[in-house]
Amino acid sequence: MDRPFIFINSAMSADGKISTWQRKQVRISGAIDFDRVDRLRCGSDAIMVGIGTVLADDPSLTVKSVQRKIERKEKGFDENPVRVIIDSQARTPIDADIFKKGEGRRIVVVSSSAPSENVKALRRKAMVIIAGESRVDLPDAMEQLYLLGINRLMVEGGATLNWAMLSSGLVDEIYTFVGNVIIGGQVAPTLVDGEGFKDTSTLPLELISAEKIEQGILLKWKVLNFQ
Ligand SMILES: NC(=O)C1=CN([C@@H]2O[C@H](COP(=O)(O)OP(=O)(O)OC[C@H]3O[C@@H](n4cnc5c(N)ncnc54)[C@H](OP(=O)(O)O)[C@@H]3O)[C@@H](O)[C@H]2O)C=CC1
Ligand SMILES: Nc1nc(O)c(N)c(N[C@@H]2O[C@H](COP(=O)(O)O)[C@@H](O)[C@H]2O)n1
Repeated sequence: MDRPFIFINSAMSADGKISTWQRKQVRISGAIDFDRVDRLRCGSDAIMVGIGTVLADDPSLTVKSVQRKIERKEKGFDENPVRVIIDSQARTPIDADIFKKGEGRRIVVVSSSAPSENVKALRRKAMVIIAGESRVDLPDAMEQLYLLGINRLMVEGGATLNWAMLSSGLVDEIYTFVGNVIIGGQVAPTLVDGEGFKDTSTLPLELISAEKIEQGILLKWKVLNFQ
Protein backbone atom coordinates (compact mmCIF):
# COMPACT_ATOMS: atom_id res chain seq x y z
CA MET A 1 0.00 0.00 0.00
CA ASP A 2 1.31 3.46 -0.89
CA ARG A 3 1.07 5.92 1.96
CA PRO A 4 2.85 9.07 3.16
CA PHE A 5 5.82 9.11 5.54
CA ILE A 6 3.94 9.47 8.84
CA PHE A 7 5.20 10.74 12.18
CA ILE A 8 3.49 11.51 15.49
CA ASN A 9 4.52 14.59 17.44
CA SER A 10 3.24 15.06 20.97
CA ALA A 11 4.02 16.78 24.24
CA MET A 12 3.58 14.71 27.38
CA SER A 13 4.13 15.20 31.09
CA ALA A 14 6.83 13.38 33.04
CA ASP A 15 4.10 10.85 33.95
CA GLY A 16 3.14 10.26 30.31
CA LYS A 17 -0.11 12.26 30.16
CA ILE A 18 -0.98 14.53 27.22
CA SER A 19 -3.80 16.45 28.94
CA THR A 20 -5.79 16.42 32.17
CA TRP A 21 -8.41 13.88 33.27
CA GLN A 22 -11.02 16.43 32.09
CA ARG A 23 -9.26 16.43 28.68
CA LYS A 24 -8.26 20.04 29.19
CA GLN A 25 -5.20 21.19 27.25
CA VAL A 26 -2.19 22.07 29.43
CA ARG A 27 1.04 23.82 28.61
CA ILE A 28 3.68 21.08 28.79
CA SER A 29 6.47 22.59 26.73
CA GLY A 30 8.03 26.04 26.47
CA ALA A 31 8.78 28.52 23.69
CA ILE A 32 11.69 26.55 22.21
CA ASP A 33 9.62 23.40 21.83
CA PHE A 34 6.65 25.29 20.41
CA ASP A 35 9.03 26.70 17.80
CA ARG A 36 10.29 23.17 17.01
CA VAL A 37 6.67 22.06 16.51
CA ASP A 38 6.07 25.06 14.26
CA ARG A 39 9.10 24.06 12.14
CA LEU A 40 7.74 20.50 11.87
CA ARG A 41 4.33 21.81 10.81
CA CYS A 42 5.95 24.07 8.22
CA GLY A 43 7.87 21.15 6.70
CA SER A 44 4.84 18.84 6.47
CA ASP A 45 2.38 18.43 3.62
CA ALA A 46 -0.45 17.82 6.09
CA ILE A 47 -1.22 17.84 9.81
CA MET A 48 -3.78 15.35 11.10
CA VAL A 49 -5.78 15.08 14.33
CA GLY A 50 -8.69 13.00 15.63
CA ILE A 51 -12.14 14.47 16.24
CA GLY A 52 -11.52 14.06 20.00
CA THR A 53 -8.74 16.65 19.81
CA VAL A 54 -10.87 19.04 17.76
CA LEU A 55 -13.71 18.81 20.30
CA ALA A 56 -11.38 19.10 23.32
CA ASP A 57 -8.84 21.72 22.17
CA ASP A 58 -10.29 23.39 19.09
CA PRO A 59 -6.76 23.73 17.65
CA SER A 60 -6.05 25.81 14.55
CA LEU A 61 -2.99 23.73 13.54
CA THR A 62 -1.58 26.72 11.67
CA VAL A 63 2.07 27.64 11.11
CA LYS A 64 2.69 30.47 13.56
CA SER A 65 5.98 32.00 12.32
CA VAL A 66 5.45 34.80 9.78
CA GLN A 67 8.84 34.03 8.20
CA ARG A 68 7.93 30.35 7.72
CA LYS A 69 4.59 31.27 6.17
CA ILE A 70 6.45 33.53 3.70
CA GLU A 71 8.90 30.73 2.91
CA ARG A 72 6.04 28.32 2.18
CA LYS A 73 4.41 30.89 -0.13
CA GLU A 74 7.72 31.46 -1.96
CA LYS A 75 7.92 27.73 -2.62
CA GLY A 76 4.42 27.82 -4.13
CA PHE A 77 2.63 26.21 -1.15
CA ASP A 78 -0.27 27.52 0.92
CA GLU A 79 0.79 29.25 4.15
CA ASN A 80 -0.44 26.23 6.09
CA PRO A 81 -0.17 22.51 5.36
CA VAL A 82 -3.41 20.68 4.59
CA ARG A 83 -5.29 20.18 7.85
CA VAL A 84 -6.90 16.75 8.18
CA ILE A 85 -9.52 15.61 10.71
CA ILE A 86 -10.36 11.93 11.27
CA ASP A 87 -14.05 12.04 12.08
CA SER A 88 -16.22 8.95 11.36
CA GLN A 89 -19.57 10.61 12.06
CA ALA A 90 -18.81 14.09 10.67
CA ARG A 91 -19.12 15.67 14.12
CA THR A 92 -16.62 18.47 13.44
CA PRO A 93 -18.29 21.80 14.34
CA ILE A 94 -18.51 24.05 11.29
CA ASP A 95 -17.18 26.95 13.37
CA ALA A 96 -14.03 25.01 14.43
CA ASP A 97 -10.82 27.07 14.42
CA ILE A 98 -9.33 24.73 11.80
CA PHE A 99 -11.90 26.17 9.38
CA LYS A 100 -11.75 29.75 10.65
CA LYS A 101 -8.01 30.36 11.04
CA GLY A 102 -5.34 30.57 8.35
CA GLU A 103 -5.41 29.86 4.65
CA GLY A 104 -4.94 26.42 3.13
CA ARG A 105 -6.85 23.26 2.36
CA ARG A 106 -8.83 21.24 4.90
CA ILE A 107 -9.85 17.60 4.60
CA VAL A 108 -12.33 15.80 6.84
CA VAL A 109 -12.19 12.01 6.59
CA VAL A 110 -15.55 10.44 7.44
CA SER A 111 -17.05 6.94 7.23
CA SER A 112 -19.89 6.03 4.86
CA SER A 113 -22.27 5.94 7.87
CA ALA A 114 -21.77 9.64 8.69
CA PRO A 115 -25.10 11.52 8.75
CA SER A 116 -25.56 13.07 5.30
CA GLU A 117 -26.68 16.45 6.66
CA ASN A 118 -23.41 16.74 8.67
CA VAL A 119 -21.39 15.76 5.60
CA LYS A 120 -23.24 18.31 3.48
CA ALA A 121 -22.47 21.08 5.99
CA LEU A 122 -18.79 20.09 6.18
CA ARG A 123 -18.45 20.08 2.39
CA ARG A 124 -18.94 23.86 2.49
CA LYS A 125 -15.83 24.15 4.65
CA ALA A 126 -13.56 21.32 3.55
CA MET A 127 -12.96 18.51 1.15
CA VAL A 128 -14.70 15.44 2.58
CA ILE A 129 -13.33 12.00 1.79
CA ILE A 130 -14.91 8.70 2.75
CA ALA A 131 -12.97 5.73 4.10
CA GLY A 132 -14.56 2.84 5.97
CA GLU A 133 -18.14 1.95 6.89
CA SER A 134 -18.76 2.62 10.59
CA ARG A 135 -15.35 3.99 11.56
CA VAL A 136 -12.70 5.64 9.44
CA ASP A 137 -10.56 2.95 7.79
CA LEU A 138 -7.13 4.44 8.43
CA PRO A 139 -5.06 2.46 5.88
CA ASP A 140 -7.59 3.41 3.17
CA ALA A 141 -7.55 7.04 4.38
CA MET A 142 -3.73 7.18 4.28
CA GLU A 143 -3.72 5.81 0.74
CA GLN A 144 -6.26 8.43 -0.35
CA LEU A 145 -4.20 11.21 1.25
CA TYR A 146 -1.11 9.93 -0.57
CA LEU A 147 -2.99 10.00 -3.89
CA LEU A 148 -3.92 13.62 -3.13
CA GLY A 149 -0.21 14.47 -3.03
CA ILE A 150 0.46 14.24 0.71
CA ASN A 151 3.90 12.70 1.11
CA ARG A 152 4.81 13.82 4.62
CA LEU A 153 2.08 13.65 7.26
CA MET A 154 2.37 14.94 10.84
CA VAL A 155 -0.05 13.43 13.36
CA GLU A 156 -0.76 15.69 16.34
CA GLY A 157 -2.87 13.29 18.39
CA GLY A 158 -4.77 12.60 20.34
CA ALA A 159 -4.34 9.45 22.37
CA THR A 160 -6.96 7.34 20.59
CA LEU A 161 -5.82 8.24 17.08
CA ASN A 162 -2.18 7.65 18.07
CA TRP A 163 -3.10 4.11 19.16
CA ALA A 164 -5.13 3.41 16.03
CA MET A 165 -2.34 4.63 13.75
CA LEU A 166 0.42 2.77 15.62
CA SER A 167 -1.49 -0.48 15.98
CA SER A 168 -2.31 -0.39 12.25
CA GLY A 169 1.40 -0.15 11.39
CA LEU A 170 0.95 3.32 9.90
CA VAL A 171 3.57 5.29 11.85
CA ASP A 172 7.25 5.61 10.88
CA GLU A 173 8.56 7.86 13.67
CA ILE A 174 7.41 9.31 17.00
CA TYR A 175 8.67 12.56 18.53
CA THR A 176 7.74 13.16 22.14
CA PHE A 177 8.66 16.16 24.20
CA VAL A 178 8.59 15.06 27.84
CA GLY A 179 7.98 18.16 29.99
CA ASN A 180 8.84 18.86 33.61
CA VAL A 181 5.31 18.57 35.00
CA ILE A 182 3.18 15.83 36.53
CA ILE A 183 -0.46 15.81 35.44
CA GLY A 184 -1.72 12.62 37.11
CA GLY A 185 -5.21 11.17 36.89
CA GLN A 186 -6.18 7.61 36.09
CA VAL A 187 -8.25 8.61 33.07
CA ALA A 188 -6.06 11.41 31.78
CA PRO A 189 -5.10 10.60 28.17
CA THR A 190 -1.59 9.27 27.67
CA LEU A 191 0.55 9.33 24.53
CA VAL A 192 -1.12 6.12 23.33
CA ASP A 193 -4.49 4.90 24.67
CA GLY A 194 -6.91 2.62 22.79
CA GLU A 195 -7.31 -1.01 23.87
CA GLY A 196 -3.60 -1.85 23.99
CA PHE A 197 -1.80 -4.86 22.58
CA LYS A 198 -2.91 -8.37 23.62
CA ASP A 199 -1.05 -10.46 26.18
CA THR A 200 2.59 -9.41 26.38
CA SER A 201 2.83 -8.03 22.83
CA THR A 202 4.55 -4.68 22.40
CA LEU A 203 5.53 -2.48 19.49
CA PRO A 204 9.32 -2.18 19.35
CA LEU A 205 11.03 1.18 18.82
CA GLU A 206 14.57 2.25 18.05
CA LEU A 207 15.89 5.38 19.73
CA ILE A 208 17.00 7.96 17.15
CA SER A 209 17.99 10.73 19.57
CA ALA A 210 17.46 12.27 23.00
CA GLU A 211 17.94 16.00 23.38
CA LYS A 212 17.52 18.22 26.43
CA ILE A 213 15.35 21.25 25.65
CA GLU A 214 14.85 23.74 28.49
CA GLN A 215 13.65 21.63 31.44
CA GLY A 216 12.39 18.75 29.31
CA ILE A 217 13.66 16.14 26.90
CA LEU A 218 12.84 15.50 23.25
CA LEU A 219 12.85 11.80 22.37
CA LYS A 220 12.82 10.70 18.74
CA TRP A 221 11.89 7.11 18.00
CA LYS A 222 11.78 5.03 14.83
CA VAL A 223 8.89 2.56 14.85
CA LEU A 224 9.97 -0.97 13.99
CA ASN A 225 6.76 -2.02 12.29
CA PHE A 226 6.21 -5.74 11.72
CA GLN A 227 6.34 -6.60 8.01
N1 LIG B 1 -0.13 17.19 24.43
C1 LIG B 1 -0.31 17.01 23.14
O1 LIG B 1 0.66 17.05 22.35
C2 LIG B 1 -1.67 16.74 22.61
C3 LIG B 1 -2.71 16.46 23.45
N2 LIG B 1 -3.95 16.16 22.96
C4 LIG B 1 -5.01 15.80 23.90
O2 LIG B 1 -5.59 14.55 23.53
C5 LIG B 1 -6.95 14.52 23.94
C6 LIG B 1 -7.81 14.02 22.81
O3 LIG B 1 -7.50 12.65 22.57
P1 LIG B 1 -8.67 11.63 22.31
O4 LIG B 1 -9.84 11.97 23.15
O5 LIG B 1 -8.10 10.28 22.44
O6 LIG B 1 -9.13 11.96 20.81
P2 LIG B 1 -8.44 11.81 19.38
O7 LIG B 1 -8.04 13.15 18.91
O8 LIG B 1 -7.43 10.73 19.39
O9 LIG B 1 -9.68 11.37 18.49
C7 LIG B 1 -10.24 10.09 18.70
C8 LIG B 1 -11.46 9.91 17.85
O10 LIG B 1 -11.10 9.74 16.47
C9 LIG B 1 -12.17 9.09 15.84
N3 LIG B 1 -11.74 8.03 14.94
C10 LIG B 1 -12.16 7.87 13.66
N4 LIG B 1 -11.66 6.79 13.12
C11 LIG B 1 -10.91 6.20 14.05
C12 LIG B 1 -10.16 5.00 14.05
N5 LIG B 1 -10.06 4.21 12.98
N6 LIG B 1 -9.55 4.67 15.18
C13 LIG B 1 -9.60 5.45 16.27
N7 LIG B 1 -10.30 6.63 16.34
C14 LIG B 1 -10.95 6.98 15.21
C15 LIG B 1 -13.04 8.46 16.92
O11 LIG B 1 -14.26 9.19 16.99
P3 LIG B 1 -15.43 8.76 15.96
O12 LIG B 1 -15.69 7.30 16.19
O13 LIG B 1 -16.55 9.65 16.28
O14 LIG B 1 -14.88 9.02 14.62
C16 LIG B 1 -12.23 8.67 18.18
O15 LIG B 1 -13.02 8.82 19.32
C17 LIG B 1 -7.33 15.93 24.35
O16 LIG B 1 -7.43 15.98 25.75
C18 LIG B 1 -6.16 16.78 23.87
O17 LIG B 1 -5.90 17.87 24.70
C19 LIG B 1 -4.20 16.16 21.61
C20 LIG B 1 -3.21 16.48 20.73
C21 LIG B 1 -1.87 16.79 21.15
N1 LIG C 1 3.81 20.57 21.51
C1 LIG C 1 2.85 20.88 22.40
N2 LIG C 1 3.22 21.33 23.61
C2 LIG C 1 2.29 21.59 24.51
O1 LIG C 1 2.69 22.03 25.69
C3 LIG C 1 0.97 21.45 24.20
N3 LIG C 1 0.02 21.75 25.12
C4 LIG C 1 0.62 20.99 22.90
N4 LIG C 1 -0.64 20.83 22.58
C5 LIG C 1 -1.30 20.65 21.33
O2 LIG C 1 -1.11 21.61 20.29
C6 LIG C 1 -2.35 21.88 19.64
C7 LIG C 1 -2.62 23.37 19.56
O3 LIG C 1 -2.38 23.84 18.27
P1 LIG C 1 -2.69 25.36 17.85
O4 LIG C 1 -1.86 26.25 18.73
O5 LIG C 1 -4.14 25.61 18.02
O6 LIG C 1 -2.27 25.45 16.45
C8 LIG C 1 -3.43 21.27 20.48
O7 LIG C 1 -4.10 20.23 19.86
C9 LIG C 1 -2.72 20.78 21.72
O8 LIG C 1 -3.23 19.62 22.28
N5 LIG C 1 1.59 20.71 22.02
